[in-house]
Amino acid sequence: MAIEFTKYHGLGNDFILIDNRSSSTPLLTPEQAQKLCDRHFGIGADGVIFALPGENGTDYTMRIFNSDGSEPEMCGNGIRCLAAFLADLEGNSRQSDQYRIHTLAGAIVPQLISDEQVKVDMGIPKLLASEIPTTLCAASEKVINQPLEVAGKTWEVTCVSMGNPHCITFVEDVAAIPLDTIGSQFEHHPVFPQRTNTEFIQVVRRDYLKMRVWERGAGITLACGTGACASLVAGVLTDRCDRTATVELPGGCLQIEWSEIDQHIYMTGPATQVFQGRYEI
Ligand SMILES: N[C@@H](CCC[C@H](N)C(=O)O)C(=O)O
Repeated sequence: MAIEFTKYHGLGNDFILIDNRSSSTPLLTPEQAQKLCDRHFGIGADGVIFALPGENGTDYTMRIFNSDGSEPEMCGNGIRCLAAFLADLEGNSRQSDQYRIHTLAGAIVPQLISDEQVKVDMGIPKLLASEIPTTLCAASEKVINQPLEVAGKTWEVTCVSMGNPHCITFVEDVAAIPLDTIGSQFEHHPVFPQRTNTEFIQVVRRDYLKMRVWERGAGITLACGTGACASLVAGVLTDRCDRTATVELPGGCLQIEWSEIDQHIYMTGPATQVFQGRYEI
């Protein structure tokens, strides 16, 4: 069997997009997606995204498999790529299209605001321990500046769910963090029953954060949209940053706003097509 795909990236967080509009079941299994993501034996990507028919009154549904085959609830960079993919599939100009997308984290609304930029209404962040989920504190409490033992050190972490779990640590210098050795220990820590994405943040100014990320199911990536949103929320909760800030990632910058009006998070950043192809499964 052969499958048509288009490769996109959002700040170097890269995805294989599949046109799945004719069926509500992903055209690939998690194991096949894992093979496609392999950077040596496959196409190479951080995840595979399927554009399926809408559910619950939405225009489309997004399903995504991480490069390890696990299925996350949401993906911020991925949903910008999906919006660009849908506009390209529909032959629309990228000036003003807006889609309501069903995800496992609820309805998310990306809007194409120019040829390159997509602004996404990411919804309201969840803050209670039971919603992350984590056992770091009581189920009905917020997880703010909690001590967590990892790799023989106590880290002060704040946890936020953007539909998917994030564990955020503020540090003096993100470049000094040995992400390749400690990232996986955070991800698999027993206090996170569904594993976690892990962000390290350096506050450059109240409106400018530097971030490095270890993603659940993908490891070190060049950018993470939900992670940037969760990190801004953690910065506001701990009074380290403003409600609007630039988040600089290894792959480039995202603009994040936590609206005081509707409490939704708005993320703006690029979505770029790389190439199209056909893959023999
Ligand atoms: N890169 C994504 C997040 C993808 C999902 C994540 N690995 C998880 O398992 O939660 C983003 O841009 O948000």
